[in-house]
Amino acid sequence: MIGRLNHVAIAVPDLEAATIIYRETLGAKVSPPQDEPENGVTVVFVELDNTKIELLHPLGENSPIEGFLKKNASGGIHHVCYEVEDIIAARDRLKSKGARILGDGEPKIGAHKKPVLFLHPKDFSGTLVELEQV
Ligand SMILES: C[C@H](C(=O)O)C(=O)SCCNC(=O)CCNC(=O)[C@H](O)C(C)(C)COP(=O)(O)OP(=O)(O)OC[C@H]1O[C@@H](n2cnc3c(N)ncnc32)[C@H](O)[C@@H]1OP(=O)(O)O
Ligand SMILES: [Co+2]
Repeated sequence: MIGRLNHVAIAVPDLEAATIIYRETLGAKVSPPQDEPENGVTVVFVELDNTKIELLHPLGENSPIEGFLKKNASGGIHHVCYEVEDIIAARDRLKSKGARILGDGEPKIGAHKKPVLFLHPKDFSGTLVELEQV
């Protein structure tokens, strides 16, 4: 069911510092920061040949990455995003297998303007999983 790895997201306490590490130290192509108020994050995209890295920083009240950064003060890998062809079919299959869909269970529009859903990390080997319909 899952297809390509769309991105790996890293929560960072200092977006500017993380941007410099990826642009200057690692020599990657890095975007300007983009605010995603609907998702409670500011995102910097790192473009790699075969996938993307997203550097995430909390935006606004009750950001979903606030708690994670409290527990991981230097930052850390926050989630992986897999592509699916049909997000509703994927959701219904996962629900029927007992996986917990986060939020209200309805897809939201993600940073790439495509529908996304998140799956509970406790149901996926301790890793928060995002699905994106491509
Ligand atoms: C825009 C963009 C895009 O790509 O389009 C995005 O991705 S936006 C990305 C940001 N959006 C999201 O993350 C939306 C979905 N996330 C959520 O609904 C929530 O963050 C959540 C339910 C995963 C976690 O909620 P919370 O912060 O209140 O955490 P809790 O403290 O209750 O966590 C419950 C247990 O899950 C663990 N836990 C929490 N977050 C993570 C994580 N990222 N990876 C692995 N484990 C995690 C905690 O350590 C804890 O384990 P223990 O009990 O053992 O200590
Ligand atoms: Co993401």
